[in-house]
Amino acid sequence: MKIYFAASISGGRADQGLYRQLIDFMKSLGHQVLTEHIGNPNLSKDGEHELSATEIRDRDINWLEESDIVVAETTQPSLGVGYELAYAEKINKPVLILHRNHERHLSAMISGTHHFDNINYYADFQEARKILQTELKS
Ligand SMILES: O=c1[nH]c(=O)n([C@H]2C[C@H](O)[C@@H](COP(=O)(O)O)O2)cc1CO
Repeated sequence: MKIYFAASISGGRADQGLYRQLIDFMKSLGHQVLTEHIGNPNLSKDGEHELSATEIRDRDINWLEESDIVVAETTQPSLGVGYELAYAEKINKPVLILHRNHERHLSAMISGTHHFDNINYYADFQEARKILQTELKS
């Protein structure tokens, strides 16, 4: 499957290592991750410098539209991820959400949206791995 992985950039990069592990794991399952740059350790919260904001937004929306599913890690609050999730809802794109237990409350605008009916609370990478393995089977 083509996966649009969404996770924080300007919202903070504390989980960058985890993003990379999740991306690598999804690739090891045979999927294509369109947004691999999100796991890049050299990408700071200032975002990508080579592209204008409009170029980033338009590229990402094209990727989101061509993807089979959006996988979002939502623990670090991010305006961009919120925007991407709302866009996915509008175009009826399947969404899988990963959110770490107890660390931060998930916004009601996400947990209260019917379209987001696949929200997975997890403790650590090993648990997230099992969720992805089960959920990304087809
Ligand atoms: O440089 C970027 N490149 C990029 O692809 N994004 C997209 C992908 C992420 O899923 C999301 C992160 O949003 P934010 O930067 O508001 O945390 O936005 C966001 C930025 C910076 O805002």
